[in-house]
Amino acid sequence: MTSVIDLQEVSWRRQQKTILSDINWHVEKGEHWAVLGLNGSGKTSLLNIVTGYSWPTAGHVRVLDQPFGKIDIRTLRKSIGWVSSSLEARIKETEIAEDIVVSGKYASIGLAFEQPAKADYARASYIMGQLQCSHLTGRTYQTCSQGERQKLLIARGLMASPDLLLLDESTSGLDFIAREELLATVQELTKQDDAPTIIFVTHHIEEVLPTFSRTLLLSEGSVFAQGKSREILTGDNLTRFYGMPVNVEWHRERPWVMLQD
Ligand SMILES: Nc1ncnc2c1ncn2[C@@H]1O[C@H](COP(=O)(O)OP(=O)(O)OP(=O)(O)O)[C@@H](O)[C@H]1O
Repeated sequence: MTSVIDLQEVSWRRQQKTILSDINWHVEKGEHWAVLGLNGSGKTSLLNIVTGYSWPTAGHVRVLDQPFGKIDIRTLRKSIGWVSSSLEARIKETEIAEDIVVSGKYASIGLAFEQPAKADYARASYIMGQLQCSHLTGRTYQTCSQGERQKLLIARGLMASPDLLLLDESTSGLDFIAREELLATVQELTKQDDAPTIIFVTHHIEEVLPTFSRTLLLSEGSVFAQGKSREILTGDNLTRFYGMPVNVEWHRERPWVMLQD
């Protein structure tokens, strides 16, 4: 499998409104992408198409080399981890950290109907170690900070060894230090041999980590630009993208955007 996501001329309409328009997007194995766009530009709608929760009005979708329309999407979803604010909201406050991680094996919320084995907890413990959140073992969700919760949810997303991991605004609500810690964890994660392809959705240019060699800029439901992050995230491109004069400076291999004087 070399093609992870392949969207061809995908459009999605709802209530007489075109929300995604003519999207062509190809993600290869070994690439990690950042997806950037303003509020309402269609980022979450795009992820809904990739996970088969929304069906395109036009166009063709293949994910992990599986053509939609000819496959069982529920089976495919077992190979996709998805961390989003809607998942976060569904986790019970009383849930224990390692149970949250283990539940990722079943794509369930809670473990009321599941019977995890010792090996599942061993794997959860290993992943929590990878994400530097082993110290949360035994803690309830309600006692975890926002940054710790995000790490647990990413660990949960990794539990089923997905080929594709979608991180939708994982840094929202984090302070400067917690955000940098989480970003460092994501950067490290992509260095692992068995790392899934990561699609990292964000509003913030400076979160385009060195590992995100490719970037997709979405604007009003259309692809504004896509390709190598270094070529896409230029002052000229972003000035047109935001409709506001900005400069971009690369620092520690990350782009930082500033308003022009
Ligand atoms: N099911 C739906 N029916 C009607 N409109 C929808 C539906 N889902 C999304 N939209 C609209 O599509 C547009 C794109 O929404 P989407 O949530 O994909 O944007 P986004 O880029 O993820 O936004 P944000 O950054 O604010 O989370 C918005 O105008 C939204 O109101």
